[in-house]
Amino acid sequence: MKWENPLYNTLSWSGEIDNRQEKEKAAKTVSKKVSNGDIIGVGSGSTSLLALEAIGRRVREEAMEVKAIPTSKEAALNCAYFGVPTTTLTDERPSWGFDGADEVDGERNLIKGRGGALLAEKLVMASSPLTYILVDSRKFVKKLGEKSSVPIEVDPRAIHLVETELIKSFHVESVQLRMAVSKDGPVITESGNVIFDVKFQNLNHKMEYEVKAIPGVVETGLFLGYSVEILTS
Ligand SMILES: O=C[C@H](O)[C@H](O)[C@H](O)COP(=O)(O)O
Repeated sequence: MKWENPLYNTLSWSGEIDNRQEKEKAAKTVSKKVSNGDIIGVGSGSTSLLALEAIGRRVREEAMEVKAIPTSKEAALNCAYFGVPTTTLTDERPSWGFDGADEVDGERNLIKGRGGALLAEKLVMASSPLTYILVDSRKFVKKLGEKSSVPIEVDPRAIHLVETELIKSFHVESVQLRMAVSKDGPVITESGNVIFDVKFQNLNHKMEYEVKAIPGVVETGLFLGYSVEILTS
């Protein structure tokens, strides 16, 4: 039976995808990992979109039974668009997952959260025995924080408290409240929080715990020590 897409024109990624060819190769590789019956954690962002497209194609062509646990409304919409049924982390645990990243170091530690989905992405990754991280060559760094700021998700009531503590207790180059592009005011995450993009002078792993100890910090974009395998082109 021909699969009919009920969501024409609603694909959530509207912009150009940079380094598309490299991302497509990693996406194709991860699509081959899918087996019948899998429950797959689905990351957010452009690389995850390409991976989901490749997985959706296999699922439809081979009539596979898989379910996805999306990490954002963006990912959920894309699952619907590509015809991959979804479930939730409350109902089921992932067999494995895939996601993109903003930076990857030599020990497979990551910075994530450019797209604001860091909280759900970390919950799904921490619940999954293995996550494939799909990255193009520009994402590799010698030391985390080399290129990217670290996104920190914060309860909006703690906005002044957290900003003050970050400046007082850490060597920071900049602390910027992430502003919305097509809406006035700050980005509000899917959990109703705001995001600070923080450029640390000398990022180290202890900061994950030190930053999270500030009341009002919900999550950070440092993904350290998770069970991940890096897939690149
Ligand atoms: O919140 C966004 C996510 O952490 C993305 O997975 C990350 O920013 C990578 O995105 P992209 O695959 O578009 O480079």
